[in-house]
Amino acid sequence: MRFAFDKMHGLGNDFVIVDARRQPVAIDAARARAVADRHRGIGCDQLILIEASGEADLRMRIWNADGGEVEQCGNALRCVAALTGATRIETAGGLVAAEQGGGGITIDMGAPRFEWDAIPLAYPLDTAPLPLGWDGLAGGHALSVGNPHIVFFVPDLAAVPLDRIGPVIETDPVFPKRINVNVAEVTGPAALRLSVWERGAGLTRACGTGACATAVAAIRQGLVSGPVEVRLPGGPLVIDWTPGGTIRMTGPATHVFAGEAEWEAFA
Ligand SMILES: N[C@@H](CCC[C@H](N)C(=O)O)C(=O)O
Repeated sequence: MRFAFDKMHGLGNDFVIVDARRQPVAIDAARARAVADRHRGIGCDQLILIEASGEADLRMRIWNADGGEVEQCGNALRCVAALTGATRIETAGGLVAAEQGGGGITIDMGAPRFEWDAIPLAYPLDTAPLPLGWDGLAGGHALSVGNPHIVFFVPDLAAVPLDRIGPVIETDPVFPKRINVNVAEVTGPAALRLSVWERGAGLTRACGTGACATAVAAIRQGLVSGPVEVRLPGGPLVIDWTPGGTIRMTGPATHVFAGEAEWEAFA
C-alpha cells in the first residue's frame, strides 16, 4: 500500500513524517527500522506519526531508528508545528505549545523533572549529580524533559569519545528505559557546546530535548544564565528556563521534500 510522507530536519536531526489523519497507517518496530534504514529505506533518525488528538491540535508519536517508540523529540516538534501550523501538540512525554516567529519555531516543552523515578532510574539515587561514573565521565545530572537524559559537563568536548562511551551509558541497567547521553562544554556566560548520543539513534547532528536538558542542568548549577545558546554539530538552538518554570526551545525547522513510497518495498 502506498503512503505519503514529508522529509524534514531540525539542524540535521532528520525525520520521515507520516500523517495518519490523511491515510490509514500502522507502524510497528520493524516498519520503523525499515523506513529509517539509510541504505534500504528512506533514512532518518526518527520516524514521526501524526494522529488526531482529543486534547490538542494533533498527537505526535515518535519511533527511534532502532524501532523503539519513545516519549518526546524536540526537533520533530518544531518540524511538525511548521508542517501543520499546530499550536498544541500531544506527545507521550506531555502536552506542548508551539509558536511560529521570526527567529524560528518556539516550543514550550513543559517543566523538567528531577526525581529518580521520573527519569526513571532503577532504584533511588541522587540525580544531581548522580553518584556514578563511566570511564572518566562522572558527576552527570539525570533529568527528564519528557524523555530521559543524562548530562555531563567537561572541559574539552573534543576529548570525549562519545561514540564509544555513549552506548555503554545508554544501556547501563541503572536506566531501565535506557537514556540519551549529553556531553557539554561551557563556552561563555550564556553559551554551551553539546554533543549527544541519542538513545536508539546514536550520534545525531542535533537533539532538541538534549539541548533543553543540558541548558536546564547548566542553569541549575549556575554554570550559565538563560537564555542559553546551545551549539550542536548541526547548528544552534536557544533554550530559556527559569527554575520552577517551563523550558522554551527556539530553532529552525526545514522541509526537504514530500514523497510517496510503498510499505511492501520495506518488507
Ligand atoms: N532527536 C530528538 C530526540 C529523539 C528521541 C530520543 N532519541 C529518545 O530516545 O528519547 C530531539 O530532538 O529531542
